[in-house]
Amino acid sequence: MTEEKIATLISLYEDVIPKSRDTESFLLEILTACDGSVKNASLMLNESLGVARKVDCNIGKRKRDTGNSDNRCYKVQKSLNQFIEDDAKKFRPISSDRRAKTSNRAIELFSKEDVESTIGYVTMHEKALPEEFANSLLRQLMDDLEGFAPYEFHLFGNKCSSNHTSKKYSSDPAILDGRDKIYYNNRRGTVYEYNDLLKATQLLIEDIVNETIKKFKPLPFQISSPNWKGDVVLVNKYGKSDHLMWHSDRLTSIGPQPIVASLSLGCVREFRIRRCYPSDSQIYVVRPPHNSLIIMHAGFQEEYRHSVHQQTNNRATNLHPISKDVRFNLTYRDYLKKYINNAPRCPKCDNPMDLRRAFKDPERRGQYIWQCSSHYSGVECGGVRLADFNCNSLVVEKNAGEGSRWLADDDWEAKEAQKNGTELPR
Ligand SMILES: O=C(O)CCC(=O)C(=O)O
Ligand SMILES: [Fe+2]
Repeated sequence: MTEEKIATLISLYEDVIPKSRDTESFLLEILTACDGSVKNASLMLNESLGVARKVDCNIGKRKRDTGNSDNRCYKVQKSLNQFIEDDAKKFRPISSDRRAKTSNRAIELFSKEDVESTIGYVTMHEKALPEEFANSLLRQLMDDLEGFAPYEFHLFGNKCSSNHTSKKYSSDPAILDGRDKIYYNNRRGTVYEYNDLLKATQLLIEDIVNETIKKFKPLPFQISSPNWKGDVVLVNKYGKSDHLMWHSDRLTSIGPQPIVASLSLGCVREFRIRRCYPSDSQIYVVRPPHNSLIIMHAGFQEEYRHSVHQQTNNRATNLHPISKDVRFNLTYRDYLKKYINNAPRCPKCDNPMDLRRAFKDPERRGQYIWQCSSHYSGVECGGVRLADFNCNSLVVEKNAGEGSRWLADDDWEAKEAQKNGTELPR
């Protein structure tokens, strides 16, 4: 049945999703995120790819949208606020529930104010670095050809690789010499040492982040100012046909409610954001300009997913004077010793475990869990443990309470569903 559903999606999107060994696992992930509904998976793909394909309710039969509209054109709704100069007259979100879907199209957010008032747990900082400094960093990255590699992982037993390349740098001696092992999807890549420019960038980014987080009330598990460090950076390099699938950053080594600072350099690409739930949540588009910083604050990885959208046109106007059609993104994360060194191993198969927060079922939403990472290598053992961040072992010991949980302030659905259940910690 699943194979048939995937075949339906493949045939429906064969001209927009290039067929590769990753296509099936990519579609399987989308299908799983949509609880097996081909119709919802297709709606999600339409939104992501900017097309309007219709799937027949009878699996296997497919029907293309044959209206007059161009099937492949981008369907991005522009935020009305871009046309309104007077701040007082700009539209404010009507509902405090940011989950509410207001358009079937992806909605583009143009200004810092639009981004920050529409998306939770995000701030945007334009001209983040001194201009010449940012340009030098971009030039240096363009010249750095060593060590950028596609990122490989296993999804449901299939080997997949992203089509963009990336390279990890750090200034932490223990990470560099391998005493502190940082994993991403059960895999440790080479970590390169920060050069002078990257070291200086670390300090500038740390200042912006620590100054910004001072202004917000910290969430229960987050790092507070001035302690956030940017001593590990993942540099992502996107050529014109590269993209990055929907995901939330793994919490395993950066802990719950992490702060991730994401610096864009070079060509402007679409950064897309949507709530993790429901599966057809509203998609928003942000186009971070060269030298802008998006801070994904505590709570963002738990509540939202993000992606770098596939670019289908390459207008000359979008080329950057230094990097042409190439975009770099530097994502700074604070890898925490507590999680690097104490993350539990699977009680069933002894593999490392991955930290996640349950969100699908409103009755269980908020609970942090450790899940065996063996499925990335194609073997599923199903090992799970409840997380407890107050315990050295980071897991709930036998009969020792409920573990660590967190719900978003505006998550009325889960609050209602859990009214008669366990008390959440403050
Ligand atoms: O390139 C971007 O803007 C996002 C990169 C990202 O999401 C990641 O490295 O996890
Ligand atoms: Fe990410």
